[in-house]
Amino acid sequence: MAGGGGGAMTDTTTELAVSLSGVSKSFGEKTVLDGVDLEIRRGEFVVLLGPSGTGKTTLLRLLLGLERPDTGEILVPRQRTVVYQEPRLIPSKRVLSNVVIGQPHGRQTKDNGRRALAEVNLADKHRAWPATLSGGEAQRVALARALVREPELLLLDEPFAALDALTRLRMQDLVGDLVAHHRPAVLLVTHDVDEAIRLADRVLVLHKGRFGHDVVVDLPRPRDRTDPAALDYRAAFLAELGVGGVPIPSEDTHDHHD
Ligand SMILES: Nc1ncnc2c1ncn2[C@@H]1O[C@H](COP(=O)(O)OP(=O)(O)OP(=O)(O)O)[C@@H](O)[C@H]1O
Repeated sequence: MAGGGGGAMTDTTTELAVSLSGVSKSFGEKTVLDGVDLEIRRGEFVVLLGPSGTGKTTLLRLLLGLERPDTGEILVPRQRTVVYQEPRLIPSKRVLSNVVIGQPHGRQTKDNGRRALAEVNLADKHRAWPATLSGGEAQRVALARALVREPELLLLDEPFAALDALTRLRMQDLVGDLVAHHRPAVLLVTHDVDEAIRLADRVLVLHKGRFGHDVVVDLPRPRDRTDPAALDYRAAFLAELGVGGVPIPSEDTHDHHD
């Protein structure tokens, strides 16, 4: 574990993959995170929603150990990995080499890499060059590269944002399936409310350096995008993000429109 303040884990927290307490981070005069607390359990899928510039990426960078908090304590597992909006593949390496980059050389590693590629439905692309892949395929390679490390914590920084709408939906479904199978703790950063409802066990909204509502998405899995119950969550999250100006028609107002 990487610790911000050296606190030890106790028996009551062994289920926790991530624990942040009282974490603050400022850049110059600007306070980006203001005493944030966050816990993510093993196997839990947490989505972080928030307007642009509210500190979502800063939070991920703290969890990755790329930034240090000004105050507070951060406990994260050593096995953690991130998928970004861009796949960040090395163009001069074939797909399989990209997947297993940084791993010890050998047959076991190659087998693991091929298995991870099969899991993202790219078994036949192991010898392909990154330049020959579609955007969705390249992002699936990035996902395989993350999964092959069997992370206890998977950080997803708007991983579908650059994809076309249909590919994005397919990728969401794939990530949902893979996470259900591997059960890492997940923190997904997104602006996409529907994506949050599709994938999250719990949604946090970051606003002015603090989390607003901590909403458990209590819908059956696999999630049905057309489930009317999802609309209530949609309205709530959009309102929280300040773009929920359109009320959902209720049963009694319906007749007036007929
Ligand atoms: N290294 C840095 N130095 C100075 N300011 C920074 C630094 N990193 C982030 N900031 C500032 O902190 C604030 C939060 O940035 P951050 O990238 O975490 O937001 P975000 O929620 O991820 O935004 P977006 O959704 O647009 O990616 C911004 O005002 C940004 O300019």
